[in-house]
Amino acid sequence: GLPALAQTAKPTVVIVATGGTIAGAGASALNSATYQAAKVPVDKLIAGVPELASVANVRGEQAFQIASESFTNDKLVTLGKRVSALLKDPEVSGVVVTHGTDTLEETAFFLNLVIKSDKPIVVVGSMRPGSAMSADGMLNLYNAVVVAAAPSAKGKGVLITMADDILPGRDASKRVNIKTSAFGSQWGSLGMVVEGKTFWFRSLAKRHTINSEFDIDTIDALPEVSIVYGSGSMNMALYDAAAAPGVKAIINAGTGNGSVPNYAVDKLKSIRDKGVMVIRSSRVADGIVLRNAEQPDDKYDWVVAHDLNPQKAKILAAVALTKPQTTAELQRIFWEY
Ligand SMILES: NC(=O)C[C@H](N)C(=O)O
Repeated sequence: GLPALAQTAKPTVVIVATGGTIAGAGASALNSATYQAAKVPVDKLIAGVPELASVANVRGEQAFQIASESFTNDKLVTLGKRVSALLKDPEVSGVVVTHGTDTLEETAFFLNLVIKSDKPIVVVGSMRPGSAMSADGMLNLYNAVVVAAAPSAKGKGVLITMADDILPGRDASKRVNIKTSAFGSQWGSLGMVVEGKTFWFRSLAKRHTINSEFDIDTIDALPEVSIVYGSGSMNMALYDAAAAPGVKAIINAGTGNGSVPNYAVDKLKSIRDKGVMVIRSSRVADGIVLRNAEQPDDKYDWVVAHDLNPQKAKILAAVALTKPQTTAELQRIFWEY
């Protein structure tokens, strides 16, 4: 065995497990899509990848055991506070969060906005349960621990390791279902992990973690934000439900460049008049929504989500609106993060 000094010199990485398919189990090796998520406890996940021990001193914590479609704002806040506390421990070099892939993009962006640490935070999932042929969770988890233990990953914002890529938690999203290459960003990946080594090619230009004005240690709840999905022939009652009392913002997942039907404009104006923020995003996965293009945002006092998809915009709006914000301040936040 290694001398004791070499053992203790290894970085310590904590795996905070929340469930998902990476902790899933199916009836047979053929069940790649039909299985139960959130079954396998974190210690068993770690034991399933003995190679982790050569990368870091790894220990696990079971935060939740849920499929990620069942994540709530309360769970985000609980998880964020725990990750923040772990990273304050000088013994901890980095944190890995195992997570279902369905809302992994929301959690990764949330942590990217609110954790005041430059230590690596890696969110990871899998598309196939560990019981399936060509299960992807083992390698994704191994890569996550490699990145969380890597000094080169410091200060890069919250990262996602899926299918060999190192992706930015800010703008990577689930773009393909079923397939293991599920995650991508229109701005590309930041790098790759191959055979336990990290290779970096880009960095994030937006504010995050240590340079964020938001801090999970001062956030105890997130306000409610609704998304209304744009289409032809929209039902205006959806807007009324979306703007129910207590809702602080509506993300309009508009068509095209965040366009709004002529018969919906007065509805959205009246919602804004009631004090609810109106934020124009798009149902189109890529591109950016420009201010005062398609709709006169200055005149209506609306905000544009820039390149953020509706679910990312929902997270940023919820975090931003934990503090009072004018429309101009909220728009500034959407440019900067
Ligand atoms: N691949 C997955 O993890 C999907 C699962 N429904 C989840 O998000 O928990």
